[in-house]
Amino acid sequence: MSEKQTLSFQAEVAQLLHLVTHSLYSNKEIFLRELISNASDACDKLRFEALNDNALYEDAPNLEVRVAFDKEARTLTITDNGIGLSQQEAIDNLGTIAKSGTREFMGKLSGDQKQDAQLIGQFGVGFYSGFIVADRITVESRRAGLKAEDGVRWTSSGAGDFEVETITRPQRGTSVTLHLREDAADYLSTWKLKSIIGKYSDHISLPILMRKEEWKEGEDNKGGEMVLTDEWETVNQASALWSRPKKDITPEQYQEFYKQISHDHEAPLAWAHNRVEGATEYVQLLYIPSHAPFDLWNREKAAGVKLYVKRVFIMDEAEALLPSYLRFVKGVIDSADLPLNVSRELLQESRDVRAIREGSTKRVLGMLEDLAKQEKDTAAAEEDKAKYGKFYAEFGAVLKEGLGEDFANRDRLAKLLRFASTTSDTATVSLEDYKARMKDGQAAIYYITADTLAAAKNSPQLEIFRKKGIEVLLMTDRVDEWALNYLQEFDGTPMQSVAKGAVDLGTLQDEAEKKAAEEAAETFKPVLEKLKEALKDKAQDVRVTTRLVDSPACLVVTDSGMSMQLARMLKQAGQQAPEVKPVLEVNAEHPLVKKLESSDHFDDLANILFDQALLAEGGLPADPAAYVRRVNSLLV
Ligand SMILES: Nc1ncnc2c1ncn2[C@@H]1O[C@H](COP(=O)(O)OP(=O)(O)OP(=O)(O)O)[C@@H](O)[C@H]1O
Repeated sequence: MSEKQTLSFQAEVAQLLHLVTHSLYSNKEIFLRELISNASDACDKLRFEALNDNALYEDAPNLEVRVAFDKEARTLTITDNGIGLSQQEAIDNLGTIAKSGTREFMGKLSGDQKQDAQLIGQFGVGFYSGFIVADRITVESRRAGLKAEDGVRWTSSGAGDFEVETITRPQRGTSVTLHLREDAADYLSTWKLKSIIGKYSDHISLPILMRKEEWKEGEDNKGGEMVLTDEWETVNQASALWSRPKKDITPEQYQEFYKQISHDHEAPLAWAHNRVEGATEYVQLLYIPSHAPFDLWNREKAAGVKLYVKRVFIMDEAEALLPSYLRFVKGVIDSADLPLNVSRELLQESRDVRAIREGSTKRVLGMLEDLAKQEKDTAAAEEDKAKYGKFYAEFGAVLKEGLGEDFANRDRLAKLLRFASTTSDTATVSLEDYKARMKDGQAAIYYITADTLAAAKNSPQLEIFRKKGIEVLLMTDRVDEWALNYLQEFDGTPMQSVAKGAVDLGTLQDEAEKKAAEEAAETFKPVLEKLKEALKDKAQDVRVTTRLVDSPACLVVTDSGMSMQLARMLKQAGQQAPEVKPVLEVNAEHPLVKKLESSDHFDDLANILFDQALLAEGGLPADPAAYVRRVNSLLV
């Protein structure tokens, strides 16, 4: 390519550009953070590629970023000597949105959301943020390893298209020149740029250089001014934040670093920074975000932890470093032991990685336990007390996946769980709280699963528990059913679904009640037999129960059976679910049930009883039309 070519942006880029320039206007200065971050990434990439090919360093082994401006021309230039771009890479990377997640996300945003700077910020608007302050951007670059004549110039005014042409560029790396808009001229100031770099880019591990300024007296006693010299000075700390001693890092710096790596505008709820020594040595800096990203439920989604080896960036999204149920954690792990050329496949098998994973998991659980402790600490500030609740509302359901995924930490995880219950509509009841409130003689932790809180609360199965004042946990997360399979007991007390098996309230039921129930069952026997016969295709069994107070009937499954709720969920998800034949339990004291014996419509009533029990727990009759017909035949 020698001719100038004009190419169009991918449609999504044009869209993103529009969003960026219209939504991020209130926080313009972030463009510098984004461009410096790209420059630093480009240097990381060079260092990484050079591990296998030292010649890529050419004659410039010291990686750095330079920020310079020209007041007259009203330009600001960010230069790095990193990996650079080939012509094709410039076309591909600066004309499209490479990250498929971002592209997909953009498509999903509604009109209103598109104005939401926070949402957009999650994606790191990256290079295109330059257009917040510039009406034209020129990128000149040469990829490491290519000849000087194979440089590229890319220019665009951020409208529909961009131009590319071949240039000769002796020095490796990339210069991004922003032709600033008139109203962005205040960025042409050493002081201003230094303060932005200090705020956002201090921790970048490369030196960021700017030309030194000097005071120059004015001639003929006219006022003097600061003028630029030819000498360059480093204006950031230039050491990776996590490699500094904890005591030298302020909370603001930790928070700023978090925002940088997570693209999150909100401060994190907590963080932990540790140097782990021993058989495996590493530094961990892990954060718990205060809100969930839009794609939290995608288990394939990128993990949030970056891997470094001895301060050299190795990879983003190293999923081997934390179990999947902690995929919301963001941060950095810097290992002293792993080889620099470690691959994703190798990570899976490495003993060091296993140690890091175990250590980091423990650390995250520790952070969560601390937050949970604060919740109950009367001396804690209101804001701190609220943190665990905030965490749980965002990530509680993901944490539950850990019950099935991380057996070694199951007990610690179980203590971190919170549920709604018959005493609390919000998920604030811990299993420990529940146990502390158990009635004398109560032998199990009772729970019910349902699609919604209302369905759970109004379930007929709860009637006897309500009457006896026994608390029942109400579970409405989709993951509950699955997770509960892995939590058979808590601290020695079995977990018991109130929709499974016969209720045995043990010593909570007095002798008179038990006796009355047995007698009722005896006199009711002939009706039971008829019911079993009438419902033999639907119900595995029919029996008299004491768990109902106001309702005529309910459905339960046997102790070992799959719950109806789980079977429904599997079906909805298009998976094969075994046919669950429930047990119909009837309340022999209920007028409708009493009426059965003498009714001419026994068969209809029996079926209605069954279908209504199904409806009451959020299911649907297998043949809804038949149900309607039966009810109507009784109504007329
Ligand atoms: N200074 C640079 N040197 C080399 N390549 C660059 C440079 N700046 C940008 N690029 C290339 O352009 C691509 C797009 O950059 P952009 O900032 O839009 O997204 P990103 O850096 O991939 O994402 P994010 O900003 O969210 O980390 C980068 O992935 C990189 O390949």
